[in-house]
Amino acid sequence: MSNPPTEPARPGARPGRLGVGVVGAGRVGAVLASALRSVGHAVVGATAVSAESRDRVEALLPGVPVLEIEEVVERAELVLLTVPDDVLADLVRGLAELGRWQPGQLVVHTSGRYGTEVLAPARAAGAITLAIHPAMTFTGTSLDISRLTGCPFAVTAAGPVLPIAQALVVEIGGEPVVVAEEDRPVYHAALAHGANHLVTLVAQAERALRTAGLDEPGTYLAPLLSAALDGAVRGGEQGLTGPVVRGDAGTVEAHLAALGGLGEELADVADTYRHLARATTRRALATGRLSDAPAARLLDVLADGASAADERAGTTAAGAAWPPAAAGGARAAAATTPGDRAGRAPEPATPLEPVVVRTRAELRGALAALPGTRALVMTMGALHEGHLTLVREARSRAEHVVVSVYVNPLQFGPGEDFEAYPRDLDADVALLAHEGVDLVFAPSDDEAYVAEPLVRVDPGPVAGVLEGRTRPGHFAGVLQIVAKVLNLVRPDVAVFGQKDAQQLALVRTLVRDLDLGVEIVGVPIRREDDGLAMSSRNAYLSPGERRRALTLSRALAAGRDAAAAGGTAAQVRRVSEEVLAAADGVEVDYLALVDPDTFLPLDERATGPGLLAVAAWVGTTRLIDNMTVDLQGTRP
Ligand SMILES: Nc1ncnc2c1ncn2[C@@H]1O[C@H](COP(=O)(O)OP(=O)(O)OP(=O)(O)O)[C@@H](O)[C@H]1O
Ligand SMILES: CC(C)(CO)[C@@H](O)C(=O)[O-]
Ligand code: BAL
Repeated sequence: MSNPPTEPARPGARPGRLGVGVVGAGRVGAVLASALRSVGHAVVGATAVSAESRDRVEALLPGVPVLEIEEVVERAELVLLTVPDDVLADLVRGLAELGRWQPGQLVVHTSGRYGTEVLAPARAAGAITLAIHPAMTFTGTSLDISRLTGCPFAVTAAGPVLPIAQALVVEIGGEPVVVAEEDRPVYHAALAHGANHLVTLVAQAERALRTAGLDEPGTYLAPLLSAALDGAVRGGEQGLTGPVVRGDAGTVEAHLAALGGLGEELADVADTYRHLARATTRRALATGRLSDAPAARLLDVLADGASAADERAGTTAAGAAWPPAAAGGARAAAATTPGDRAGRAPEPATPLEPVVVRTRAELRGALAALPGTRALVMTMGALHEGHLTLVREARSRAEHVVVSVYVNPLQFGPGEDFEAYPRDLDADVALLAHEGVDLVFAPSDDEAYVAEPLVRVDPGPVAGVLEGRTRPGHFAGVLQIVAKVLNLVRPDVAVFGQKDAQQLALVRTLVRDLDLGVEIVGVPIRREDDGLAMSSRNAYLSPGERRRALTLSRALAAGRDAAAAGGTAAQVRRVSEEVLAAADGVEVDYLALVDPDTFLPLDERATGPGLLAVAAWVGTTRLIDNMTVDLQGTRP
């Protein structure tokens, strides 16, 4: 092993630079050390047992001496332990027994599985112990350096030294995320399950495609898998498509038969398919994408001898008990109503697909087959739980539910996201099928549906403030289409979300001023668990932006709390503004405290209900949110 002298300090390096020693110059070690070096730290030595590791040191850490472990540890102010998980504990203990750890030395490992307890022997000798784990896969080449920019790193360390771990990650361009010591095993298992098992899954799909005669299965699969991955990461399970979520047990059965016939060599594919389809069914059931009867049929098809009884008897890992408490509930009852749905024969066990119509003529025909009261929900598609809450409200108020899905060009201004707005009618219809929706009106783009109307709705002064100020013409476009769809569908009730509070107020005014004879019902904002208002546009957010987007609801909640504590209108506004101002990467369009009916600003002496509304860009995505506040006017 060569043993050249320690790397000399490079001119221009920052005063706070550290001497970094790398124990285990595998892919991760070499790349992280190279990144630390590029921000001014000195790499004082690396261990490299295999020829590949030595080559890597030469390529990524030129000039860095390859040394024995003990010497690396002796020279380094920061020891980077990038060894396999299974040897980490013994290595740290062994070096402690040899008395190699030094007080004040930074000892950092990059294992996902462990927090800092595995470094306890080093800590006992006075070292500062940190665990950082990049959620990234590395090739061990210089290409990896750019992957560190924006890469999330799990950091675990005792409170007082946590900032050191965070600072190290930030220095090399990563985004630190604190993970508690006890959460590390699950954290790491989740990453391995997602990233590593995905590789196995893709390889299985490729092997099966080859037997179907596709010579380049990877190329064939790539666009579909990229789209599915993107949808899953951005939209979660709501983006699920395919036979399971459609309740198509016949297709799943045919798949199992086809894969089962591929022979011994591909037996693992059929086996994995069965397991994952079962898990998918249970998740679709738990998240309301699938109702009980089709789920039962799927699980029957998917049960192999041994697990059939478990499937029916047990509580699943997803927490969905089988049979579900709601078995035979409202949806099943609706599905068995004789003469239900546009004259179709009842199909007791299948989720009833809504009738989808694309033209005004088809709509008229389908409505004629729906006698009784009807409720309308207007949407622009890319449906989420917020929309489904509206649909459920609609169902509770009328015998039939009609949902419109249309990305209305009249309400988008130049430079807005009309083109980019997410569109997936199949997925929307699949969701609506599970909500008992009768009819979906999705005007096709080629029907000259809204083009150049000569008579236009004038929304009046409320359309000139807040949303209307930033989006001139927006509310004229909204009311034009709302009036048109109300006239076409002629519902008894139309349901709108409070998320678009100004829109809801204007729709009420439209209906009142033009005597449209429909009851307008508002539904409270549906939020994610962390408070973010659900919106189709949330799908545009990167993980970092998704975190920053929380600032909106936090700012509103702070204002609401200030009002509840007796704050004046000005105090409420100030508290919210402070939360917004403290956030990076959130560009506020407006924050306003207004009268919920007139949308005029509230003056200082106002008491009673107010609407605190915000709009902001997070990256390039414009989000809106609002909360009602109750001004007590008790605090001077
Ligand atoms: N989180 C939510 N809670 C309650 N209602 C909602 C929510 N999100 C949307 N709605 C309502 O659903 C209806 C259709 O809205 P739209 O299709 O524009 O959805 P969106 O998610 O608000 O999309 P966007 O990203 O365009 O704001 C509107 O009445 C809207 O107020
Ligand atoms: C009401 C609406 C469907 C009109 O296009 C739209 O503004 C929306 O989705 O809120
Ligand atoms: N949810 C309102 C529709 C729009 O932003 O255009």
